[in-house]
Amino acid sequence: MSDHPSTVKVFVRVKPTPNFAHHQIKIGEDKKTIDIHIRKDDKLGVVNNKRSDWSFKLDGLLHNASQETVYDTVAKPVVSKVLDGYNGTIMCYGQTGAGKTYTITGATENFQLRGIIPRALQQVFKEIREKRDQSITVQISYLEIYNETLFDLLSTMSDAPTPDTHMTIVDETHGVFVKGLSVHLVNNEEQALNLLFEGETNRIIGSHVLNKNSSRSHCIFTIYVESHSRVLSDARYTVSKINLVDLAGSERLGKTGSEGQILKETTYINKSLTFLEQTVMALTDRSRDHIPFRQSKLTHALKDSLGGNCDTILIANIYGDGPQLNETLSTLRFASRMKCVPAETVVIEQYDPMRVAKNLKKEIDHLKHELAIHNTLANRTHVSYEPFSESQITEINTQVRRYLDGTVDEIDIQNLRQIQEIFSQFKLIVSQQEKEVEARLRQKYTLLDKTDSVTITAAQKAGGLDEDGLLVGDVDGSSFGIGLAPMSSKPKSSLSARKSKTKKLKERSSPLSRKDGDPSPVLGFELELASSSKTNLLTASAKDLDIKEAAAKIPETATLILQQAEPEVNEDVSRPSSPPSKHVAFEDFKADPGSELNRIFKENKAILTDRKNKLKEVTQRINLIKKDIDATSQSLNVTKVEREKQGEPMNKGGQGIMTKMSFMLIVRLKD
Ligand SMILES: Nc1ncnc2c1ncn2[C@@H]1O[C@H](COP(=O)(O)OP(=O)(O)OP(=O)(O)O)[C@@H](O)[C@H]1O
Repeated sequence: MSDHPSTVKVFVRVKPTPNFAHHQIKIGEDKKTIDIHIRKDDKLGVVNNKRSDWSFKLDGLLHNASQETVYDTVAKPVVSKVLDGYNGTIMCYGQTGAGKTYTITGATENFQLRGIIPRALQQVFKEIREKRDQSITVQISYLEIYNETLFDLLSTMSDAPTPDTHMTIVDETHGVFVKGLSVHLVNNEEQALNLLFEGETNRIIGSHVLNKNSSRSHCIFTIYVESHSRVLSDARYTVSKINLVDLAGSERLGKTGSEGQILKETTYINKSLTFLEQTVMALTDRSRDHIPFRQSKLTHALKDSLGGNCDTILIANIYGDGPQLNETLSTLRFASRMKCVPAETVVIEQYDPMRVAKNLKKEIDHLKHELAIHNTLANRTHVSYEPFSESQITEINTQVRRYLDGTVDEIDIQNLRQIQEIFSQFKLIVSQQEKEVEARLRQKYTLLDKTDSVTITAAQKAGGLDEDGLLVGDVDGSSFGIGLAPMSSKPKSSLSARKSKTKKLKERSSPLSRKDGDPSPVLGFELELASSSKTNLLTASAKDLDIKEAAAKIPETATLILQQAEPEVNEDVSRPSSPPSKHVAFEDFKADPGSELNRIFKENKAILTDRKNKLKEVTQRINLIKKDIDATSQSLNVTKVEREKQGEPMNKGGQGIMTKMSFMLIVRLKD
């Protein structure tokens, strides 16, 4: 195998011929180099007519090699690795008739001449029999790409989906798969070979000048392997595949004399092989972000088989005959490019969820036993770790309520599950209390939507709310002066005002902040309820609010702000009857929330006016200069015409002399 395990491996197989071109094709003694020499007078239409010698270094040269030797050298190690969870691809590339199908599938008439696919199937099932500790399943699919259309060569099998199922190539995290392509489970070599023969008979064959039975399509025979350990506690398993690819001939159009349907086929083949070549070029350039796999069906289908996490092997099939040298050279060029494509394989292990669950259950049982022993030793035999029943949950809820109202000082902790249940009962009680408080407040007050600026502005204008959006007024017209509920009257844990709000609360409730002469205080407050999606303003509609009680019930997430009343209060304050007009609303907006925007807008307007004035000045100046230039040019022209009339003065050397006037005008023009 290759000394460079990190790239695609490339082998060259030479088709045996009695007319081997010894003078033009030299195979190195190391069986890893091949030199091509084309004499300039060969007239083969070689692309670069300046060059006549080429040397290619490969991973191996198979000259006069038997089918068995080819398989053992090229395919055996890759097939073996597939059974260990690695992906593999063996691909035959070359001119029509050079031996691609012979190499991949082999000759059907003679068992000794069978190719890589039947031998691979034989090896797979032989190794499965040997791997007694693994439970391995094998599946097979056979895809054909003909004129950029996908065909399922096994669609005629009874277990295949309907033959006209539309197929598409789909990209997935771990590679590509062909949606709609039938995949068949096989239990032994015979079943697998039957699928191969079924696919072969379905292959599209086209007649051709160079090879009467030349296959005109790309074919991908895939063996999928899924391997699970027979040890049930081992949840890991591997899924891998090997693609055995028989590409269509890479010959040129002109040489094969194709026409009609064959011409169309050849055009498609050439196109897809050109795209394959472009993709290979892109893959060799490690700095490339984008590889154009989707250019053709072939490159898209081979996306996860061209290097990357795949043991990719290219077999370049060539003729040994002199007249085919031009195509041979082209095949070898492609092969040497392919050799630069990086390929770094790793096994992608997956986990069987059923086995993982089983293992975890076993582990839990084991730990439960351990815990039971531990509790017995610690004299805690009554402790249970099972999920709580309804009655046990009700009992915990009662305990928490008792703890909250002070009937018990502490709750006896038993285990983690019980602690979690205590917390969830705390949460439940708090949310119930929040709802109760909200319901009670809703009974007594009308809620204003805090985001409804129009209504709030109207309420503010009417004097019902101050600029911070707090209610300042008694809806009944008669003040209710209950003052501020002392903080000590609320349980600390149940009321936690946010810093800013608390500050506001202090300022507003302080007797020092009340102006002399203010009427008796009325109540206004803002309540933010954590449970409601919008923050609401509560406006008082009754004067008999027991604020202490309400405050005591307000959960931590709620904020209560009490405020002294402003003097001007009227009955309609809390419920503005209709929103203000657009103009009034806009003026209000400019006066308060939009004042900063208004200021910036005015400043920008002043800057713009200033710039416009400057622009005007500059434009005027430019116009004056332009006029001056025009006048100077005109004078210069007049001077020139006069000089021409009078005859141009010359110096002794016969060169023209410029007049002082002209000189002055030119200097001015330059200025
Ligand atoms: N190494 C070889 N030894 C003996 N016969 C060979 C060898 N290679 C190819 N042949 C014979 O050459 C003929 C053409 O080979 P094959 O069909 O494999 O070519 P191909 O490259 O697959 O052509 P196409 O591109 O048209 O599919 C076949 O009859 C095949 O048996």
